Amino acid sequence: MPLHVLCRIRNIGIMAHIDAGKTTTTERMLYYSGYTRALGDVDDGDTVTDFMAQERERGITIQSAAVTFDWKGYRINLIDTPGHVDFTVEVERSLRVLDGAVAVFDASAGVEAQTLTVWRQADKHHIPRICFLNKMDKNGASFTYAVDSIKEKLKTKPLLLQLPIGEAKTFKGLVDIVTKEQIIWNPASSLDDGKVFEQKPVTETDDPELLKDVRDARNALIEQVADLDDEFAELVLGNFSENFDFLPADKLQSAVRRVTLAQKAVPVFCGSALKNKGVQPLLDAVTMYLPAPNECSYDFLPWYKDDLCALAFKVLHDKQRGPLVFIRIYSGTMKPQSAVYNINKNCTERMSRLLLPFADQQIEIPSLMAGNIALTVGLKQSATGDTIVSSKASAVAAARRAGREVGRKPGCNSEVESLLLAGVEIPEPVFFCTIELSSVSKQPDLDNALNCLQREDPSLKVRIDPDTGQTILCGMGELHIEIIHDRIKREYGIETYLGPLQIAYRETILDSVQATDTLDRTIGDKRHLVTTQLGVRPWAGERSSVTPVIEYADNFMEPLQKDIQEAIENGINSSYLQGPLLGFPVQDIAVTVYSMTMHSETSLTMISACVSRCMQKALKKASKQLLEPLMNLEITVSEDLLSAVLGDLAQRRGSIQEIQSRQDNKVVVAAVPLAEMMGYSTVLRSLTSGSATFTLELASYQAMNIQEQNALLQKRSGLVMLTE
Ligand SMILES: Nc1nc2c(ncn2[C@@H]2O[C@H](COP(=O)(O)OP(=O)(O)OP(=O)(O)O)[C@@H](O)[C@H]2O)c(=O)[nH]1
Repeated sequence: MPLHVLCRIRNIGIMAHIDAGKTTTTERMLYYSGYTRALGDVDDGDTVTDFMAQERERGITIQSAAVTFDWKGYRINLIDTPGHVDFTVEVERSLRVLDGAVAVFDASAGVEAQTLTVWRQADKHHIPRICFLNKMDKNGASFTYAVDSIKEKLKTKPLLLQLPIGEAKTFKGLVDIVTKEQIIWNPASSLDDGKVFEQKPVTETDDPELLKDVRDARNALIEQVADLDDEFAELVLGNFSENFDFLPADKLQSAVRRVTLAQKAVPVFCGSALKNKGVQPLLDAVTMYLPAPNECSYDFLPWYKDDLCALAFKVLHDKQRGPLVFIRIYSGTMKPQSAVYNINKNCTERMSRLLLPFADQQIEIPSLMAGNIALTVGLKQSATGDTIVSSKASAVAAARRAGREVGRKPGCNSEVESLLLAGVEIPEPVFFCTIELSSVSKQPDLDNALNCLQREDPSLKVRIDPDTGQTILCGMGELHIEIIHDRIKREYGIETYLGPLQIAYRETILDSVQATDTLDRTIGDKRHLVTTQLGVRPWAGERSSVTPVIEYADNFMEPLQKDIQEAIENGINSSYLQGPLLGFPVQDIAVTVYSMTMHSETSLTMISACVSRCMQKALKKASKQLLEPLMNLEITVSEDLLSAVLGDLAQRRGSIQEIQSRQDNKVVVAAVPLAEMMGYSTVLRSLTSGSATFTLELASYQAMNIQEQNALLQKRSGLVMLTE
């Protein structure tokens, strides 16, 4: 793609605490750029980006939607990010595909908890940011307070590029510190949609006081930027040390851009999206200070040269067109009516159409080049997080280049695969519950709905309880499962009931045992007779795994026919999913199949059934152990609140691994059983007045001690008795 075009693309996200106004801000952006003709209002539930029914009703953004629009010759691809901690995967997923972000704040509240979490995630992904202090019209709005809170809580250097004119009820416009121009929105405009505003230099005669404030702010800004950028410091000291007034605006803008891209500071802007003030200058700031795709570096780009490499970052289901897959193209060109290769699924798929998601319309396009975001129609296998390339050969070539590349850096070999796939790491779901239908006849519809939902959201897993045949939903948290439940009803029209939310435990065995089983059944005129002997033992391999290691005794049924081997392994695989203690999957076991004799008419299904029964017998005989999910917990907290947080962790069977210092904050790295973390966000919020944030991810499964195990078994058997 020609560089001059690439330079004019901005892939940006809007991130914020719930209710800070990111949806309203997005709507205004679409309106001013001409993509919507009416102003959407979150409170009336008619916005473009919050399109899922629950979002409209609850007024929160759940799924990130991508929207494309043009602003003054720039193509802006805007990815909305959700604000709830249960949707961290959504946030991480969108952070991967964007190059810069706008953090939206409520100017009366300053930095709030969720902004902290997303801010830290953006730090992790090295995403340059600008800040927008929204709601300047609101009672209690304070520019100074919000800026101080950004400085203190986000430990960053805010660069004030604007000052508000008025605050709360008196808010009417702003001053651009760089150009020393004031922008006043015209209250006399008949429509009052904010399209009309007056822009003129601040002058001594008009407003000497304002001019003084602007000069002071500009001088402070210049000094601040000079401290962060040597090139600019040289320029300032060389030519303008006597009087900063003569320093050209474009020189200051370029320096602010450099420090923003280097993430040394964040420019701050202000306005009121709801009252239609400040959004156009914010759009200018997006194009001016946030990076173009060619200014971001990606490890994997050289591996693909100019071949196609794209990441599927979102899947939506459209009743007419089937799955719509949002993709970000990193290199090469994508064309409709072409075959593409999905590395994760190891399959070739045909894409029928390529669309740009312009506001609520999708526009068909003949091709799209690197740096862009688009919607594809026709990809039936691709799911969120998959890497898409032009062909298998291209993937192989890229892998070869990656091997060479990584080979040069010792110790990176094991990462080749994950880097090549460039996907989003999906944490293991740790919560589950049953989902039931009021009428069995709807089961195929429910299966279809769950299939679609899983492709959209890889953090949702669905399984069937082999005993009861019940469908089980596994997810990341309570809200996550609740939203899925809601969507099944609204989008697929299926009424379902959820069982109580439970933790996903695992089981294992502590000793080696053997078992023999015979199945003898006559169906019609066929006799199915099979006897098998197998042994199970604890597997102390490197990685804990729910897939058992399967071995065959020497001389076992030589030559072993492929279909029989498959039947045996199906039998084994179906049985370890349900452990003997509480029916949780069994992990870290090895199975040896010693012998099998059978009547010639025995079907493969019967072989599987016999092996499965024999496995269950063996597992029952062994000494058993329950394993519980152990979570990696990372809490970022200010030093003065550290002891309160540590005191609380001690009561949660938490083991502190490390306490790091990050700027003025402390980062506590600990391992805590999930069972102790229920409702932790509320506890942490009240312990630290909402100033601390945490992330939680599955570390491993660890053995429970005998008292805890017994307590759990008792509780569960109590439950069984109660429900029976
Ligand atoms: N006073 C005032 N209210 C605003 C402004 N912008 C948004 N709001 C209101 O704040 C509430 C939340 O706005 P949204 O745009 O839905 O905020 P959001 O950040 O998208 O919220 P989530 O999607 O829930 O994360 C709504 O009632 C808006 O009308 C503003 O500039 N001033």
